Amino acid sequence: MSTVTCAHTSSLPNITLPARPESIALPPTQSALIVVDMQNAYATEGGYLDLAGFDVSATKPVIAKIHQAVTAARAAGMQIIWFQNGWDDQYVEAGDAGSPNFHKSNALKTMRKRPELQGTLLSKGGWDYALVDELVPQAGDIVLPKPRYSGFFNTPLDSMLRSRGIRHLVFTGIATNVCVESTLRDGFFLEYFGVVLEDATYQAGPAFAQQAAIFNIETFFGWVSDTDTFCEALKA
Ligand SMILES: NC(=O)N/C=C\C(=O)O
Repeated sequence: MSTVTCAHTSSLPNITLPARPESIALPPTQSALIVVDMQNAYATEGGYLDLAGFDVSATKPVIAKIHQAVTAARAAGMQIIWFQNGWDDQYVEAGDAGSPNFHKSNALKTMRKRPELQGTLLSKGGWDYALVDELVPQAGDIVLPKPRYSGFFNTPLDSMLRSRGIRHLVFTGIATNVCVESTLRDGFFLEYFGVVLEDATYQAGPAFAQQAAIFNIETFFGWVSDTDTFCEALKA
């Protein structure tokens, strides 16, 4: 089976990651592992998604897979980037009624429906905004706040990646069908090669949302692999 290799990285020390629809070359020094929004909001009962009516009861194995992927990527010298989704405690960054985000964000909608929650969901500095206890950034990692679903929008992500020569993005985190897919798609348009580790992601919504996101990524925007395969490939 063929392997996709970026023409500009073919001379670098490389690993080949078995993936769908085909294997893809990943030079560790030109790759980043991105952990999308592993905050209490998205992965812990009592957080935003749970309060808004989404099922987060199956996120513990996903947290364990992310921990495994981060440990292996760090050992291989890959840059680790942690996204944190949210806004200032006055929600100025969230946008007012002139922003679609004001109308579509289920966090903002939940707080309008339940005013006693106002100021708690996805608010910088709060428990909901914090990363889950099991996942702790280390020195050398990048922690990147983002105000919208895509990590490329109104953040320095693109320049941080470019200045480090990074062209390959390995995605983990929640939610596959929202912030993971949004960022991977934007990366595709900016000429980044995006791979998602399927079992280190989880959807917001029914299981078909995960299947559809994975189908889209595999078919149109990137590649799909899993955590054990990624770790094995890095060891090799
Ligand atoms: N991190 C995400 O994928 N977020 C999804 C929904 C939201 O933030 O409202």
